[in-house]
Amino acid sequence: MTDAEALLATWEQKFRPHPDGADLPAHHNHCLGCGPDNPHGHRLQARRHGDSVVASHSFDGRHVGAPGIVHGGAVATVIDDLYGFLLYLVGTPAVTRRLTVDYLAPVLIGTTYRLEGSVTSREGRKLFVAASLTASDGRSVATSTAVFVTVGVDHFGRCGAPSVDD
Ligand SMILES: CCCCCCCCCCCC(=O)SCCNC(=O)CCNC(=O)[C@H](O)C(C)(C)COP(=O)(O)OP(=O)(O)OC[C@H]1O[C@@H](n2cnc3c(N)ncnc32)[C@H](O)[C@@H]1OP(=O)(O)O
Repeated sequence: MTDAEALLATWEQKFRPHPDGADLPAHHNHCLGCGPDNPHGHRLQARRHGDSVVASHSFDGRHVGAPGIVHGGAVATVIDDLYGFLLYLVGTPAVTRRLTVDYLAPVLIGTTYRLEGSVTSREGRKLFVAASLTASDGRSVATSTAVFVTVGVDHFGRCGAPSVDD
């Protein structure tokens, strides 16, 4: 089995039922959003919360844009990755076709936020999803919607990808 085939096999195993409250597995160890072995990554950890996924997350100095404020692209990365965890609950791989983020207030370095994402509707191959980033006082600092399009696991194999170890 090639490295790519081994990685795709681990992904297939992740699309199984996860109990409510369960921590969800990283997409792979080097994923920019959640991989524990990516030195540039966000190491997002998400869990199932009913039909949603939730995470508690803080950004660090690697993610700064304007002084003290998290770069908008970093916020979008983490939200996009949160949606990637939602796919485990949906039970099918999919890829981001469209991602929007409304930045409602500065996201601050070193501050913990709550992320929550859920599927709002499904039409054929399209998954319409939404997410929010909320401060500890309940203020919403960013909201997002996205369209994911379901693909077979072979999509990732065709992309040639995984030059990673799992
Ligand atoms: C294994 C575990 C991994 C799990 C994932 C783990 C990693 C998670 C990480 C976060 C997620 C990512 O970063 S994912 C990586 C970034 N994204 C990508 O690389 C995607 C690049 N784009 C593509 O590969 C392609 O465009 C696809 C596969 C998305 C779609 O191509 P296609 O298969 O030719 O499909 P296409 O006909 O164009 O569109 C499909 C349907 O969507 C509709 N559609 C298209 N665009 C839109 C849109 N903006 N808004 C509404 N609807 C739209 C079309 O009208 C059509 O509807 P209808 O006519 O069928 O009704």
